Amino acid sequence: MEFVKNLAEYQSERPCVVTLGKFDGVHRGHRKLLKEVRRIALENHWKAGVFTFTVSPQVQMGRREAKMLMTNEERENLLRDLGVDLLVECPFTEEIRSMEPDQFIREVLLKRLHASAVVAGTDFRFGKDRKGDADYLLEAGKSMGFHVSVMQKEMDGEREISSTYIREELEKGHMEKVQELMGGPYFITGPIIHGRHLGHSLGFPTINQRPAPEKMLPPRGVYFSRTYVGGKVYQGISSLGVKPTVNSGNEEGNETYLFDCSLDLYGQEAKVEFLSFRRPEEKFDSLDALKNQMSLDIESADQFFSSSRFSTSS
Ligand SMILES: Cc1cc2nc3c(=O)[nH]c(=O)nc-3n(C[C@H](O)[C@H](O)[C@H](O)COP(=O)(O)O)c2cc1C
Ligand SMILES: Nc1ncnc2c1ncn2[C@@H]1O[C@H](COP(=O)(O)OP(=O)(O)O)[C@@H](O)[C@H]1O
Repeated sequence: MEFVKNLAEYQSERPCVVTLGKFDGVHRGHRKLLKEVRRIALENHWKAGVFTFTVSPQVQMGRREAKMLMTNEERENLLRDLGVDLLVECPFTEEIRSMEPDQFIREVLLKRLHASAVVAGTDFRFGKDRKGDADYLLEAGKSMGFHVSVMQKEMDGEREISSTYIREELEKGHMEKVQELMGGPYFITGPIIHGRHLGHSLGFPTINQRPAPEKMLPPRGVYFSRTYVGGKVYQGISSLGVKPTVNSGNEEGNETYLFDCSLDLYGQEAKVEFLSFRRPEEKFDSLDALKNQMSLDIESADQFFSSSRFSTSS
């Protein structure tokens, strides 16, 4: 995948079909657009392109809390996995913000990206003051000679699938619902760091990670999880929070006890998927009480994995 950050110095040699947006969460609605992009790209031997911004425009303009469903890097990796050939990640600068729709089409889509086709949702907006919309794009496509596909929003019953909807479910810890809406489990990524080395003495060593500050997290608590590390996948159980039993600080981290693993994993990158919420984080009176509860948690995880559709995936 080509990854372009500086649009001013880029000009695509080959034609591309491009979809535009924030793509936070790369959810089922986004995936529908990406599928259409891939279809058109394959049919015409064009590049499958995505044009996005480095941070959410709303966040940068202070309209929404600055937490993302995916970091820019996680989004990049997922788009690569989904078959995108060209990713343009553009800082949301004054120059881009103030472009008239017509100028954006000519300067960005046609000149820089060599767009022969554009795929957008029905509510797509672009250009200065969000003046450009799907109809504008269709008209421009006719007069300037590029194809435009306008896609209906992907629905969950009566409600449109959106990053906002997913954020609402994530805040409630409804991980199964989040997974259904996203088209894959909610996850965090990051290197494995050192903790206080209490895990081994408790009998449950855990890999520790510190999620990116901009990453939105589900409620503090214990989750049945699946972890990808060192080319392997493990079932396990994660504890997301501040560890009030052993810590007085407020720094949020994630700890995962991996089933059937006894490797030294420090320094490696891990991806942890939160599959299902088990219970909220608690402050115990003693390490023994914590240890007893951890044993019960692990028993319930065994049941979860043997009785659920996750049983065969490790
Ligand atoms: C399944 C599981 C459940 C946990 N539940 C809690 C909890 O409710 N409260 C808490 O303070 N810590 C909880 N922890 C975190 C432990 O305190 C932590 O793993 C242990 O202290 C080891 O810390 P270390 O990695 O810094 O050595 C849990 C950990 C696991 C693996
Ligand atoms: N089953 C396992 N699950 C998680 N980590 C394991 C496991 N077996 C060995 N480890 C290793 O042990 C380390 C965690 O040990 P622990 O005593 O909890 O120390 P820390 O406080 O640094 O997490 C992990 O980083 C990993 O390298």
